[in-house]
Parts: sequence; structure tokens; C-alpha cells
Amino acid sequence: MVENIRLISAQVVEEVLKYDELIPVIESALGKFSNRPQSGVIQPLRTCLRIPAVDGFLGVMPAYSESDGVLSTKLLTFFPHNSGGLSTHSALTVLFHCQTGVPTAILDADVITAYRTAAASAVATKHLVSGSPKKLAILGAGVQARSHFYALSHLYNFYEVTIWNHRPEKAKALAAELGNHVTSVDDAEKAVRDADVIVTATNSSTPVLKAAWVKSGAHVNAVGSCRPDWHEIDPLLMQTAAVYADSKEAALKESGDVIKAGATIVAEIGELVLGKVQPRNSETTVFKSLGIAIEDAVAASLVLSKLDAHTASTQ
Ligand SMILES: NC(=O)C1=CN([C@@H]2O[C@H](COP(=O)(O)OP(=O)(O)OC[C@H]3O[C@@H](n4cnc5c(N)ncnc54)[C@H](O)[C@@H]3O)[C@@H](O)[C@H]2O)C=CC1
Ligand SMILES: O=C([O-])C1=[NH+]CCC1
Repeated sequence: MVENIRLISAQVVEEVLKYDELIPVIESALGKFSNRPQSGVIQPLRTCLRIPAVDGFLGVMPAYSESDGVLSTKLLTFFPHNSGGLSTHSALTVLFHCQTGVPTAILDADVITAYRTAAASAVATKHLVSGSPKKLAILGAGVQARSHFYALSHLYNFYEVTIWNHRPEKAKALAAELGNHVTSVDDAEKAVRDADVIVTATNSSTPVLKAAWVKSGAHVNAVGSCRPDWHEIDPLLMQTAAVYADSKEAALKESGDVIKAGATIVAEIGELVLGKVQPRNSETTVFKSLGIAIEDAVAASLVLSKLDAHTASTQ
């Protein structure tokens, strides 16, 4: 059995996974997730095994989508104190044959996690922001900061992009890598001033974004602090903005931003995708992203179908 399992490296994933294909796939998955089980999606809340010694966790994230023909589980570790070039998140996705249950592939899921999370934020932004946002601000300068820049830039032509990080040298390096309309800003308040779209993607356990800094009508993709006792957003913003989530169940159990602020979730992004809920114009919005297993399942399936198409075209 093990000899027939395909092993897909991060490098191969990076070569084939493109936002023009991934964003619609994630959009469809979010819709199906919010219409489960009728849509054929089955996905429980992930199991997070805490590792107190390193302040981290091991997450187990199974998902099944009948219509996509995909059964998978992602195994993910978050070790926030990793340093010296070692990434804080490590992930594998295992795919199984839907009829036989036989494992078919193991994918390095580091790149998938970076891309599918940013693709979900792109979907949320598309449904919650009207018109053409001009300024993007990113708090954090790690893996998710980079993937969010590319996914959101795939949808919009930002005139200005600012990056803040608690270690300014990382923000400077990322800004230099991303292009000449991207600048690093040492003060988080200045970085988000007048921003139309804000991304928070840090490992902070305390708020990095204050309500008073956010322009009225702006949209925030709140990507970090996926733990019930960590928060990255000022509770006042969570209480006053219209808050959306990828999963209401996950937001209420896993998100310190939601739990500590006692925030109300207006709707899931999938409900917007399905047209079940209409966004209210011009309100300040927050997308509380936790990351859901169905995103990993369909992204992994997309990678394999791209590889299969490539193989077929070269035979
Ligand atoms: N919603 C989702 O689906 C996903 C969420 N995440 C979360 O997004 C966040 C960022 O993830 P990555 O970019 O992969 O991590 P990373 O480790 O690559 O980057 C984290 C960034 O946060 C900064 N940082 C670390 N400690 C900080 C502190 N105390 N205050 C302010 N900034 C601090 C680092 O300098 C770095 O710029 C994490 O909280 C992670 O758990 C990650 C993957 C998926
Ligand atoms: O869904 C995911 O992969 C993650 N959510 C929080 C950390 C990683």
C-alpha cells in the first residue's frame, strides 16, 4: 500500500498552485461548507492537542467532500517559538481514496496552508469590499503576510501597501522583496492609517490592531490568534464592526478575538458566497479566519489534478 502513495513536495505544490484557480475553488468550498451536510461536505471542528512546553499545538483536520471526490486530513503543528529559519507552522495533508479509503497521496502542506488561507481572505474581501480598495496594510511579516500580499494583489491594484512588524527588520526585508509600492512602517498606527483593507497575521497573543486606527468602512482580514486565549484585534473593534467567519463553530470555540470580546458573528463567508446573506454597505467589517479543513482538502485535490493534467499532456 505504502509504495503506491504519491509524495508531493512543497516545491511542486508551489509550481502548480495559482491564485486564479485556487481562489474560485476556495470560494466554492466555503459555500459548500456553509451548506453542509446537504452539500455533501462533512467536517468536524479540528482537534487541537496542546503542547504546553512549547506553547504550541498539533492540529488534526479531517474533511470530506462528496461532490469534489476528496477525503483528507491535514496534520499541522504550530510551534510559535521556533526561530533561526525554522518555520512556526509545519503541515502535511494525507489524501485517501473516497471509495476504498486507501491512502493515495501525502502532500507537504506548508505552501497549501499559506495559499489557501490567503485565498479565503481574498474571497472574504471580494464579498465584503465594494469598489476598488487603494491601500492595503499588513501587520506581520511572516509566511501569511507574504501570501496575503500576493492573493489580494491578484484581485486588486493597490496604489499603496504598508507592512508593520514588531521586529521592523523583517518588515523592511519583506517590503523590499515585494516591490516598490510596498513600504515598511515602524509604527502600526501609521501603517494602517487610511487603509481600505487590513490584514493581521502575527503570532501575537495580545492586540496589535486598535479600533481607533481603523478607517470607517475598512475591511480587516484577521488571520492570526487561532486560539481561545490569544487575541490580535482590539475587543472594541470586534464589538463594533460587522464580524464574519469561515466557520461560526470554530470562531466561537477557537478564536480569542471573538471569545474575549463577546463578539457576535453576523454570518459565515460561505453564506455570502451562497447569497443567503447580503453584506451591509459601507460598514466596517472583520473576517475572522480560523482556517478550515475543507480548504486544505480542495486545495490538495487541485494540486493533484494539475499534476495529473500535466502528466496527461506530456504523454
Ligand atoms: N486562519 C488561518 O487559516 C491560519 C492562520 N494562521 C495564523 O496566522 C498567524 C501568522 O502565521 P504565519 O505567517 O505562518 O507565521 P510566521 O511565524 O511566519 O509569522 C508571524 C509574524 O508574527 C510576528 N510576531 C511574532 N510574535 C509577535 C508578537 N508577539 N507581536 C507581534 N508580532 C509577532 C513575527 O515577527 C512574524 O512577522 C499565526 O497566528 C498563525 O497561527 C496560520 C495559518 C493559517
Ligand atoms: O487552518 C490552519 O492551518 C491553521 N489555523 C491556525 C494555525 C494554522
